[in-house]
Amino acid sequence: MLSLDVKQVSKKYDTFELKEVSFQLEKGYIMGFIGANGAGKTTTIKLILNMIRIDSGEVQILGKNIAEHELELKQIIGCAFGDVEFYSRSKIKTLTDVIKRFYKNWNDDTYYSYLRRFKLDENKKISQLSTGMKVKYNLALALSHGAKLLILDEPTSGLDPVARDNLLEIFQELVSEGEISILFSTHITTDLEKCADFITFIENGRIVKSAEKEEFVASYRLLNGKENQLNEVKDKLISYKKNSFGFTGLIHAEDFDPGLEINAVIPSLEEIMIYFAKKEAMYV
Ligand SMILES: Nc1ncnc2c1ncn2[C@@H]1O[C@H](COP(=O)(O)OP(=O)(O)OP(=O)(O)O)[C@@H](O)[C@H]1O
Repeated sequence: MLSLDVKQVSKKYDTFELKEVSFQLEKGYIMGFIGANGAGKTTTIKLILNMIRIDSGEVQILGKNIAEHELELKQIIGCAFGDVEFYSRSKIKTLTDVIKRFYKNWNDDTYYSYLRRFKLDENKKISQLSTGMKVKYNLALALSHGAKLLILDEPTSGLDPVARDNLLEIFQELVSEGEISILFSTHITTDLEKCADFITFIENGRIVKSAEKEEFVASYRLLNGKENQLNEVKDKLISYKKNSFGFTGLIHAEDFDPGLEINAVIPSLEEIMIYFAKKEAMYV
């Protein structure tokens, strides 16, 4: 069953357009949402959550249209925005008492078990929480109201490597029973290499590709060639860099002729992002 189905969603701002964005997330999986600064990740997330109005297209969550069933669906969605400072002078306890009233399926036992697990003291003020603790607090809230879809905007940014790893383990554990799905945006591609099942890559408001992680990277090749070989592939490269040995460049796997004697490897997510960004710079 699909947890999230984004269907041809478009949104136009004065200087930016999100164009016919489509991707699907199966129940029980983690999807990483990647793209350069300003590519449209946060805008897409806000459209999914019905925080801004869609110009055309549709978002379905567990088979229901978010615009038509917002109140009902918000009961089963948990979200966290990495950089939002909310009610920072309140204590955790005070804030939770307000928030929990919105949720029909709120479970105090679950809540306190997550507070213990995440080592969160409910008498602490929000302003006293570290970035990682804030993300964990948001997760504790979401899980205590029975969220089935977690939508997280850069939840790992600002965390040290240990805290990130700890959070990624929690994500994997959450989806392991097949009931919860997670969509999270990030710039930290190594996080996705560790824990994402699917990758959706957005560039300039358009989805470049959305696929299972291994399939995603395997659809590209990173070429390492000599200077005189560049002309053999130049037209088909997404972008390339020259170096003292020759060149390195990214190409769609289907565009690469293995008969050419150019060294070709499957790139990392980071290399894919870098070469796509370089394409922008080369052709602007
Ligand atoms: N309310 C708005 N009105 C006009 N333009 C907007 C509005 N909100 C966002 N934009 C523009 O839409 C573009 C995409 O922004 P968005 O925040 O979705 O990118 P992002 O991929 O999340 O970037 P980042 O990684 O930097 O957070 C940007 O050019 C931004 O300036």
